[in-house]
Amino acid sequence: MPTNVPTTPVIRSNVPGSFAWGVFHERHPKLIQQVLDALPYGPAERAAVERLLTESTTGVLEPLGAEALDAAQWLEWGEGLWGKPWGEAPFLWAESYFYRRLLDAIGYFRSGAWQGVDPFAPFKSAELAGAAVDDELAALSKLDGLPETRRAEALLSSALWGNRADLGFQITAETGGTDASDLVTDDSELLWAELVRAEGGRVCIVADNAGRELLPDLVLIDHLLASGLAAQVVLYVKPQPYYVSDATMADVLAAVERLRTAPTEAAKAVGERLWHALNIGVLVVRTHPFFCAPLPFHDMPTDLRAEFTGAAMTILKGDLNYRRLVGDQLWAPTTSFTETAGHFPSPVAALRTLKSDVIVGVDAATVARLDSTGTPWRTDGRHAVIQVHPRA
Ligand SMILES: O=P(O)(O)OC[C@H]1O[C@](O)(CO)[C@@H](O)[C@@H]1O
Repeated sequence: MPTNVPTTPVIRSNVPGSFAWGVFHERHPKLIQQVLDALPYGPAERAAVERLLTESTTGVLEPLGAEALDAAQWLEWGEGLWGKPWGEAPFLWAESYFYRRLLDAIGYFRSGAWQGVDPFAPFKSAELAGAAVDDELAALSKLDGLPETRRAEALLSSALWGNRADLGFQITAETGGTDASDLVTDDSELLWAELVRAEGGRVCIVADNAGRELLPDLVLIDHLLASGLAAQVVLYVKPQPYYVSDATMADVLAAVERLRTAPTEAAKAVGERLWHALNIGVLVVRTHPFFCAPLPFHDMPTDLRAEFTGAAMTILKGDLNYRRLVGDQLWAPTTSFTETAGHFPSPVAALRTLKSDVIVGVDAATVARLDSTGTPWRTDGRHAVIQVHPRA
C-alpha cells in the first residue's frame, strides 16, 4: 500500500469516554457482578473473576496458562500484545479475550465441578422462560393470516429486531411498531430477490444471541425451508459461552423445545418442523472455534471459508458479527458495504441493530439526519440495518 494512503483507525478501548472504553470500565464491572450473583461460585472462582476485572481495566494482558488447550493458539493471536495494557489491543480482540478469560476464571474448561457450566445460563434460561416470549410466540399465530409476502417481511423484521431483544413478533404481527427511520439502510428487497434467484440452495445463518433473538431466527429458518427458498439451512452457533447471550448448541435445543411446548398451535408446528428438519439433515447446526476468535471474518481459516463457499446466501446476525464482517474500524459511515464485506466467500447479508461505533453503507443524507439528532445513534441499539452484498 502506498505510504500516503491514510488507513481507517482500528477501534481500541483506551479513549476515556468512548463507547469501547465504557464497555470495559462500566459494563464489564456490572456484568461480573451479575455473573457472581447468578451462580454460587466458590472463593477460588470469585477471586479469579475479580482479578480479571482488575487486570482488564488497570493491568496488562496476561496470556492463558500453559495448561489451557488453546494456550498456543491465543499466544499466536496475541503476538505483540502480551504485557501491554488491555486498552491498547484492538477492541474486538480485547473483548473476545475478556470472555475467554472469564471462562478460565470460572473453571469452564478445567476438569472439576464447574467444567462445562455456562456462566450465562441463568440469564438465558430466565429470558426464554419469560412472559415476553409467551406473548411473542402467541403473536406468531397472527402471522398465519397474512399474505405470503407480508408474512415473509414480518419474519425478517422479527429476526432483525430480535437482535435488539426487547421486541419481537409483536412488532411485526401488528401494524409496524418501529419507526421506518430506525432502519437506516434497508436492502430487504435485494435480500429476498437474491434468495429467490438462488432458490433451492444452501442458506447459512450465523447466529448471534440465544433466547428472544434465536427464536425469531428459527422461525425465519422454518420459513426458508417450508417455502423452498432454501433446500438446506446451516445454522452456525458459538462453540462455547461468549458475549453473555451468544447462542450455543444447548441454546438451540432449548429454543426448539420452547417452540415445541408452546401453548399455541402455530409455534408448536414450527418446533415440530424444525425437529424433523434436524432429523433429516435439511437443518444442520454447526460450529467452529473461529466463531470465538478475536479476529475479523476476513481472516477466517481455510476450512471455514470452504464451508461458506457455494452458499446461496449467508445471513450474519447481530452487532458482533457485523464488526467481524466489515472490520472493527472507524470507517466513514458512507463507505460502501460491498467494499468492506465483499471479501466474504458467499453472498452475504447483515441483519444488525447498531450497538457499537462501526457502521458502513449509510447514505450521506441519513448520516446528517442522524448526527443532527445529537443522540448516540450508532450505539444505542435503536437503529438497525439490513445490508446485502449480492452475487456478482
Ligand atoms: O449481541 P450483539 O448484537 O452481537 O452485540 C454485542 C455488542 O455488545 C457489546 O459487547 C457491548 O455493548 C458490543 O461491544 C458488541 O458488539
